[in-house]
Amino acid sequence: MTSHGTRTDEEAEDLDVEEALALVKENPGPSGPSHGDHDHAATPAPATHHGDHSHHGAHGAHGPHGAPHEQADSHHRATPWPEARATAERAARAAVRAARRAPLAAPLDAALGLTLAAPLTALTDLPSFDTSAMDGWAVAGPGPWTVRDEGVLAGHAEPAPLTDGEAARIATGARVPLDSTAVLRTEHGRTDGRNRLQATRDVVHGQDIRPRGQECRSGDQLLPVGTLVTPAVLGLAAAAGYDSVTAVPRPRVDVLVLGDELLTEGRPHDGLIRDALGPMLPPWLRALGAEVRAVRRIGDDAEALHRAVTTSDADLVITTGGTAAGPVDHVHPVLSRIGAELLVDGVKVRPGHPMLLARLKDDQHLVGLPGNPLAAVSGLLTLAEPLLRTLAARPAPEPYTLPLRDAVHGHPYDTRLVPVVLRGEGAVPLHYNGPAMLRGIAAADALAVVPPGGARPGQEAELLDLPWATGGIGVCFT
Ligand SMILES: Nc1nc2c(c(=O)[nH]1)N[C@H]1C(S)=C(S)[C@@H](COP(=O)(O)OP(=O)(O)OC[C@H]3O[C@@H](n4cnc5c(N)ncnc54)[C@H](O)[C@@H]3O)O[C@H]1N2
Ligand code: MOO
Repeated sequence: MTSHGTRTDEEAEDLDVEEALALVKENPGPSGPSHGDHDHAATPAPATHHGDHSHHGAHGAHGPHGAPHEQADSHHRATPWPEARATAERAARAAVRAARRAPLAAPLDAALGLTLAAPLTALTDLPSFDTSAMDGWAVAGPGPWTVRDEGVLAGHAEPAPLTDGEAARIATGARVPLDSTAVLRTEHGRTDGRNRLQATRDVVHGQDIRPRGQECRSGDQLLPVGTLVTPAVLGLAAAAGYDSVTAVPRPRVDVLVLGDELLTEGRPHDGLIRDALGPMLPPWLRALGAEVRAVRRIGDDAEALHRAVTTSDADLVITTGGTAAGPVDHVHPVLSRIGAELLVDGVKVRPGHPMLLARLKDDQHLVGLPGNPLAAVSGLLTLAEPLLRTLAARPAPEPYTLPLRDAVHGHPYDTRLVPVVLRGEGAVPLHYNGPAMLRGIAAADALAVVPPGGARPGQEAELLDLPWATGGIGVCFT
């Protein structure tokens, strides 16, 4: 939860999404202190290289497909990793300006994970009546008191006022009778057989009465625009009288899964493999704030891809596979056919360097994730996360670093994202981190950002939390 300053009711009244975005704390920059520290580039790559299979195509120079000069060109075009994230965020800001999607009234049971587009202003005093904080007796004046026959329960009819010297049994949360001077807890009073109540310790005026308006007055601002709706926010909104909250709409995402080799059930056979991305991406995207509308399997069919992209009205189209230069890699040709503008065409990151970001329309983008599953995760966190976060007006996570327990082999020029588990005060790199592997990430708490040249044991690395490992809203997978 982040506070983003306060606004008055009048200012908030016709607040649109763009303004909501402007109030969300500026991203301090996707790279943390450890990234872009050029000293790292000069660090010799540590010798240990457990289970690291990321050298597949690592230098981008002479792959099995494509002429060497094409590969050299594509490496030249590749965007540095921090810049790619910043470009994705900028693209989303421009899309928000272009689309001006109206804030929505989200019922409380559908609002988790959204961002407030209007301040949460109390619709009532809280508490809305003088309330007993304890089970015991409401008393008037100094004791001893005569206990009246009728007690007061929470949610029941308004009790008659007390007269001086009178007491009434009262339950926690019940309305305190008018002219009560205190509530005496059950354990601090004694009654005799004739309904006479005696305090067993001093009674302070007003004790254990929660006066009306103690927490807020009707009209007070409880939370500013830009606040992430957490379970606690839902509770507060309900307490303050809301049935729905005014929120930034979720960005809509269509997922297009490419590849003729993909099976949707059973074991891999005859050169066919299971689609790992169809099941993985939708819940992950939802954790990033998106509404996933369609997951479509397109095969390696350029026409079908063209049709799916041009008929989508999602804010973001995500494709998987087909980003490289192979004979059935249709993403680039389709983008150029429809005149899309490539904002990012390759990123200096391993795995995932063929990832791309294109502008389809002023308010519609496409993120092309590479087909290798860990490369797809890399693209998801590099391009889709900043884009969706900005469209959803969520605050950027605070960058943080931890020391790496072990050395991590580096790429000579590119950033590496390496699955790690967080143990004590440090991050332990996991071994199964090859681009086609999910074994490491499935056991991981975070991805470590390893600068070009690698990292020594004990070296601080920026960490990207995974939604299920953070204590944040991501765990809710709304
Ligand atoms: N000549 C070159 N070839 C390749 C390069 C290169 O630079 N030059 N880069 C390699 C890298 S790195 C990656 S990553 C991949 C990216 O490939 P694509 O995005 O075109 O993806 P595909 O070729 O369609 O698939 C790659 C790989 O991933 C498997 N795959 C695809 N979709 C899924 C899915 N939904 N679930 C599980 N696995 C999937 C697919 O079967 C392939 O094995 O290109 C390299 N080639
Ligand atoms: O190294 Mo690729 O970008 O397999 O991910």
